[in-house]
Amino acid sequence: MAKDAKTMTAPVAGRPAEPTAPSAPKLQLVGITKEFHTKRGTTRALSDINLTINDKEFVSLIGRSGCGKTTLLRTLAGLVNPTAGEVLIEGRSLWQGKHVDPTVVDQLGVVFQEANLFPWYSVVDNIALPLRLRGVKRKERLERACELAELVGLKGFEKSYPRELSGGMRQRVAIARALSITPKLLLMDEPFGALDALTRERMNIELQRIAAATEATVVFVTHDITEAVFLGDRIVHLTPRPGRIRQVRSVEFTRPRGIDVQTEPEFGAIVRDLRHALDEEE
Ligand SMILES: Nc1ncnc2c1ncn2[C@@H]1O[C@H](COP(=O)(O)OP(=O)(O)OP(=O)(O)O)[C@@H](O)[C@H]1O
Repeated sequence: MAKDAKTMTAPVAGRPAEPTAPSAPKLQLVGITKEFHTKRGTTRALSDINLTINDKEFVSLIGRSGCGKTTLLRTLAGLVNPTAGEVLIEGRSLWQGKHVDPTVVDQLGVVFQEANLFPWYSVVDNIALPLRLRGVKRKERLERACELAELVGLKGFEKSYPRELSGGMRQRVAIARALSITPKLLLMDEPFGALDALTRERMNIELQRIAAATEATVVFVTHDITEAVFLGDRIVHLTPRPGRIRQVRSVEFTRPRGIDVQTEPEFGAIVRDLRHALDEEE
């Protein structure tokens, strides 16, 4: 079972912070196992995953292709029901047998690799959609959508349509849409996987700022080890067949982290260690 990391405080740029008592768990995964049954047989995608994530923590999930990252994230999002185990969000069960508790799932924000925007809706209407579905009045939801457009760096593009935006801008809309309901937990599956390297780097900086501004607790799936270490308070490394937690690594650089942190020897050492661990699985 993964051990929980220390919670950090007292930001002093570039230096490890002092450990403090951990805050209340936001998310608890208890013995999560997932088997897929198909005509070709049974795949055990996840096996006995135990993890506690604290309030405002940013946790990156990494691992080789097929190790179960997406399955785990979709289980947390209420999209894949676990074969065994429990997902607790602020102590409440997400899954009740095969069904999700809608009041729990309603408090989650999810961002996928594709922005999945409605092409016939403007930026603000896309951002405001979850509020509309929850019956929030037009004036209120558009005010909130405009605030979020500004937060994600889309001020001036509120009335634009998705076809008029770059890939990075579309992902900003998807992030703002996920944030519109002020989620208790933000779940992100390779949100920047389709972006070019420079845009991705900029989005990493932006995401850090957005997470801090909204005090979001984030679970972030990525293939990119540098991205995982740059963003994560902890990195959870999953190994495949069946998907298990191999290690949980703390990253003790204080926030906000500038891109220069990537040149720190300790940053390089963490990336190298993780890469070696992944290479060993070849
Ligand atoms: N709906 C499904 N039906 C059957 N098997 C599935 C299904 N979804 C996932 N799997 C299997 O579960 C395992 C984990 O898949 P998953 O997509 O979670 O991995 P991943 O780590 O996200 O991979 P990648 O990095 O390539 O996206 C794989 O062996 C996959 O074939």
